[in-house]
Amino acid sequence: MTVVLKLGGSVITQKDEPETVDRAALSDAVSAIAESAVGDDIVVVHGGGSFGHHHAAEYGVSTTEGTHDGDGVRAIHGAMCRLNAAVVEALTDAGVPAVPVHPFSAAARDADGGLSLPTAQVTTLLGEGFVPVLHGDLVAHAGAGATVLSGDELVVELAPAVNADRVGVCSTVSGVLDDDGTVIDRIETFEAVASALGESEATDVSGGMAGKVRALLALSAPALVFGPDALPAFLAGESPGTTIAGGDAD
Ligand SMILES: Nc1ncnc2c1ncn2[C@@H]1O[C@H](COP(=O)(O)OP(=O)(O)OP(=O)(O)O)[C@@H](O)[C@H]1O
Ligand SMILES: C=C(C)CCOP(=O)(O)O
Repeated sequence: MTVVLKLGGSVITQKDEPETVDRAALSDAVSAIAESAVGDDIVVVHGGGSFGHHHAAEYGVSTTEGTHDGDGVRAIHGAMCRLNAAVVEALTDAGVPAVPVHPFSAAARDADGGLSLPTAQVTTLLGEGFVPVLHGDLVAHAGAGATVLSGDELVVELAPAVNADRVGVCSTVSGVLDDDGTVIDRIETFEAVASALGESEATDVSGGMAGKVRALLALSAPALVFGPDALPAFLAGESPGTTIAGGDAD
């Protein structure tokens, strides 16, 4: 069984404190991964939290607004590499054979925003017993310089590439919430939930929950959105939180 898991940046960092890892939350997430029966058949993606989003907001960069400022590119990508190093180190310390994979070095968007992301390095690393750890990043964007590539977009690209059986997105909320704050069990179309979906409460240049749901609906396999407490259950094969099923699959 192959799993693609995104750890939300808002989970593993203190999102309102620039470049601050939430050590307790990262340690809990890492323990859940290290102790699960999934073993090394997992690709981990993490988001930006207070590493990527603050710098991206400072330079006015989002998934659609690009920059040609080299200082901005180095600041945003550099911060994401520092967070990635912290995640890889925590996983390594817990006995997980984690290795870093940096999307900025490999991916590109065309002038229409179409993403091309090579994945042979990820599938090969996985086959060789490593746990690839990717992260939200910047991406070269024809006509726009460099734009933000969200971890959610990476999940959508990676899941079919590695033939994922299960796709999980661990965020700070226990699922996608309806207008009354109740976790929605299943989402099949964006329109059905659009009114309840907002941006992130913290600085976030990739669209918060609305961006996440829109991205995950593009997957043919169902994806689960759940909170940190439910990570062990997800890794044990349960289906906590909200199931986002935009494709043909159940
Ligand atoms: N209807 C909704 N249901 C759940 N969360 C919502 C909803 N509308 C807005 N949100 C916000 O979306 C946030 C989740 O999106 P966010 O992009 O911050 O998560 P993340 O992926 O964990 O972090 P990051 O983008 O840094 O990786 C929630 O913390 C909440 O503030
Ligand atoms: C802000 C940057 C650079 C990464 C965004 O990734 P996300 O937190 O998964 O949306």
